[in-house]
Amino acid sequence: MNDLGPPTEGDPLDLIRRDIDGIDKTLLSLFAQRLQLADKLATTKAPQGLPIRSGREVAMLRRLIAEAPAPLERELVLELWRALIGANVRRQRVVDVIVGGGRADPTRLFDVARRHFGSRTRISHVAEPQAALQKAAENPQSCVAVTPWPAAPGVGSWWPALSERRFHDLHLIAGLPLLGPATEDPEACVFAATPTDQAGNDITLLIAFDQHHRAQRALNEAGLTGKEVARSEPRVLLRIEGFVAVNDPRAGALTSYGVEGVRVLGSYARI
Ligand SMILES: O=C(O)C(=O)C[C@]1(C(=O)O)C=C[C@@H](O)C=C1
Repeated sequence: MNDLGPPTEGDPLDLIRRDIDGIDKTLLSLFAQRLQLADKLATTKAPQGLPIRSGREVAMLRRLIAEAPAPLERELVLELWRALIGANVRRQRVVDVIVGGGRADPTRLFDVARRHFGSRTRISHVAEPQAALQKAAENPQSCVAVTPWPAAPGVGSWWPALSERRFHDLHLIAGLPLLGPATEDPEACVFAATPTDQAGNDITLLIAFDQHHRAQRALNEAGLTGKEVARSEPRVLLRIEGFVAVNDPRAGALTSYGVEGVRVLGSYARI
């Protein structure tokens, strides 16, 4: 059968395509309605600051994946909604993404960022994670930084820079890719000058000065479940189960057990 000619009356191919056209029309109208809500969100949310709410994104994507009927696979749900979320964010505010580092495989890091932020987001690459963080710190309302996962092998020991004063307004807001087992480290971090919001089953990262190796005991004493994931004397990077807010008294309590300069970097959750 030649399916390239003009459609004929009752042609089964033509009937299927008409169904597709009808569905596309409905989708177009729904996509437009979803995007119109971005305008309402933009005026309801705080006027300053980034429109990204990673916790809300993760909670929503988890629900959508759980509810998706067959034959929709979770990867497709994620891909479609990342595009919708990206469009929604863009309508609220144009956000630039700066990918920094990824020595062993910078294209992989770029790819992870592209999949998350969508094909129309402006993404640039700088050689070092600190340079990406610097851009995000200098442009708190319009820039986010994507860095390699700090404890990953072969990425260089860049993470101690996170205890520097110039980065104190930046928070870890996501671990990428979103899809992945909670027990496995993500490949990349997203840092932004916006508070981390909770999604459920979150993981928090803390940085501290721990020259006497008291961190593990201090965590136990403060009632936090966690462990050391990287060390660059005297700094230590700690991974905590659950959400710990920047001003959580449990983080502050670590100082009374001999760990100094504790900073909650932020949290992430996976799908
Ligand atoms: O819920 C919001 O605050 C939105 O801006 C909407 C939306 C979405 O498209 O669903 C977009 C960006 C946020 O990161 C989270 C969700």
